[in-house]
Amino acid sequence: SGTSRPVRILHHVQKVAQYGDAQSVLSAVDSYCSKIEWAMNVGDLKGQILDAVVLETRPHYVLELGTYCGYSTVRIARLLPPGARLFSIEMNPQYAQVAREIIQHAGLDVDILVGCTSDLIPQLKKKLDIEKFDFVFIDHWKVSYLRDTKLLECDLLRPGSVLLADNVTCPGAPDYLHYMRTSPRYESQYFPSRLEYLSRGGGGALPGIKLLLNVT
Ligand SMILES: O=c1[nH]cnc2c(O)cc(-c3ccc(F)cc3)cc12
Ligand SMILES: [Mg+2]
Repeated sequence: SGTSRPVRILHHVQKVAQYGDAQSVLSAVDSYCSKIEWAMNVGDLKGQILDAVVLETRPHYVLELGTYCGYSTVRIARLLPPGARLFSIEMNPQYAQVAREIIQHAGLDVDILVGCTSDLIPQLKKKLDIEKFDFVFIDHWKVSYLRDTKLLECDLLRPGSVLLADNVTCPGAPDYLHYMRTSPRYESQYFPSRLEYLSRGGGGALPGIKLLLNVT
C-alpha cells in the first residue's frame, strides 16, 4: 500500500473526527486501531491511567518522549490548563508531520521537536526558556528509557517531578524498571494494564507477531 500506517490513521481522523474536538480525535484513532489495523498508540485503557496521572499532577511544563501519531500528545494536551507548555520529541520526521496534523485537527498547540532524544534533551535547557519539567511521559524506544531518564536528571527535573512510562513490561524496559524501583531518588508505582487494542471485537490486523501472550 502506498501510504504509511500513520498516514492512514491521519486520513481516518480527518474524515471522521470533528475539527477542534480532541475527544473525537482520540475516539477516531482508537476505533481505527481496534477495528482496522493495530498501531502502537497508548490506547484508551492505558490512556485512562495517563489521564489520571496528568490530572493529579496538574503540570505546567510537560515533555513527551515518542510522539508517533500524536495520540498521547492529544491525550495530555487536552487536559492541560491554558498557559501550560507541552513539548514532544519524535525521531521520525514522517511520524512528526502526521502528529502535527492530528494535533492541529484536535485544536491543540504542542511543540514537536524532531530528532533523537539523546541529542535534544541536553539542548532543551538552552533552547527552551523553561526551568524544569513537572511531568514526563516516556513512550519511545525501550532501550533509551534509562539513558534518557539519566539525561533528564541533569537539571531538567525537580523534587516532585513525575515520570510516567509506557511499555515497561510489554515489550519491556527492564533496566529502567529496575532503576526506578531501586533508586532512592524515586518513589515508583506500577499500573498493571494490557497492551493497546488487544481486547478485540473487530477483525483488525494484529501487529507482525501473533499476540497470544497474556500481557499485563
Ligand atoms: O516501540 C514502541 N514504542 C512505544 N510504544 C510501543 C507500544 O506501546 C507497543 C509496542 C509493541 C508491543 C507489542 C508488539 F507485538 C509490538 C509492538 C511498541 C512500542
Ligand atoms: Mg507505548
